[in-house]
Amino acid sequence: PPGAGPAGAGESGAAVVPMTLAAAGWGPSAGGAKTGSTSTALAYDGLMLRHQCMCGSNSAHPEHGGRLQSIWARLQETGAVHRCLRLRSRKATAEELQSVHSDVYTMLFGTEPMHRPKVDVNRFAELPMKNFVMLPCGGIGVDSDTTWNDIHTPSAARMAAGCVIDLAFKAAMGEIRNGFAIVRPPGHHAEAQQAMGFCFFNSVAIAAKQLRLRHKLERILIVDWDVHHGNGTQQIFYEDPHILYISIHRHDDGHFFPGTGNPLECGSEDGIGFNVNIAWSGGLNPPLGDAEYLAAFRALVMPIAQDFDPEIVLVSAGFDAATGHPSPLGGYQVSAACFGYMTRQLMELAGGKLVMALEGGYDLPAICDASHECVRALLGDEPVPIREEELARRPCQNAIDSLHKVISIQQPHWPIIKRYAF
Ligand SMILES: CN1CCC(CNC(=O)c2cccc(-c3noc(C(F)(F)F)n3)c2)(c2nc(-c3ccccc3)cs2)CC1
Ligand SMILES: [Zn+2]
Ligand SMILES: [Zn+2]
Repeated sequence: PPGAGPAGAGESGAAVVPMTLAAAGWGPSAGGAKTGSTSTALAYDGLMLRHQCMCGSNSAHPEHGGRLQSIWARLQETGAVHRCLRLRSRKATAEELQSVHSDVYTMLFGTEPMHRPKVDVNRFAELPMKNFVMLPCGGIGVDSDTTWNDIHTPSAARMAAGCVIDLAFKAAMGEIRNGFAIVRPPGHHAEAQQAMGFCFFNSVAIAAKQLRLRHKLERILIVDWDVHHGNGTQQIFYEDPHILYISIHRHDDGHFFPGTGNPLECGSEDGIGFNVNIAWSGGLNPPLGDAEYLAAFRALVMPIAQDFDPEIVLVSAGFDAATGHPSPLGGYQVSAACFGYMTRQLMELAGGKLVMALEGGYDLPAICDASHECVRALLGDEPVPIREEELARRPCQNAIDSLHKVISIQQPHWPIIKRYAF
């Protein structure tokens, strides 16, 4: 009827319809959750399940969509999904991807065949990678692990990056308190111009770079507890003092994939001291567990992080250091409770602005337990206690030696850290 105007229209007729959660970019399940800066948001999209080898076999390729489906199902059946906001997911734009990766690389891995613009092929010569390889399974890939699906991989990889970017933006803006991105393919091995280790676009690095460019943040902390070193993330920010990269990873003096991540790698140029590699060595005698990761957090991660005083914390949350990952993949025995504890520790930084992104991990019960404990921590739930014997256990000698080595290397850059009398 005339004059009705939009609901709640003031005399000026301007719509003062309260911003609905939907209009603000939130999905349907947001209604049941707290809103704004007290809420935890989850990012997940079925599009990321379609990235799979043309051979269609999950047994040959452990980095499969079932990883995400299992985690999502666990978060649903535990009720966690309904206590969180659901981010409306979107693919990263070419411009966002190109803030980290080169334009040719972005075109190669970020466009479906139909939309691939004609680019003169000899520009691809710039890329270190010459071509795709035929895999024994009949599929193709960048290497024997990093399988490529010409139709589905570009959109899955762009969706993963888009999810992490938007959670990071909303946390930086205070629209959410924290978030967890249940994403694949993983990203932390992807370098500016090199896909590898199941990774194409470095989602966490792109989100950090976008926070710098679009939100002018000055100090961003990236903590990477995936059992593998994030060679890509390190390379991308190696000269950048605004992004502190702290990685805890199995290194074994370079004999564990990807081989980078030596504690002597501290950054370069203005970035010296803003790259911290907590590199475990000594193989699996004994396998490392909660006691070692708690010691690393107490002696190095938290003192350095507090001194850096980040405005936001991003976590490359791989769970392949968890129990259930045999040696070639991980070989360690970190518990789900310990991942929850490390999450709570990082929540004490940056006013609680914390965004986590799934990287590695493939034992389904293990990554479901760990993801659930991390989301419970983000929601402020009571922690599941770490086992008494782990809390009481002195870290193994190999780990003590590794920590002492990192402390002596990083001490000049971070005087706050001191040699613990282990
Ligand atoms: C068939 N064969 C079976 C053994 C194999 C061993 N993998 C590795 O040694 C390996 C090598 C390079 C990178 C990674 C890796 N793990 O997590 C990540 C990630 F990027 F953080 F996600 N990268 C792992 C497995 N890979 C996984 C795997 C699962 C999930 C994500 C990535 C790898 C399980 S077993 C390689 C494939
Ligand atoms: Zn295959
Ligand atoms: Zn890994």
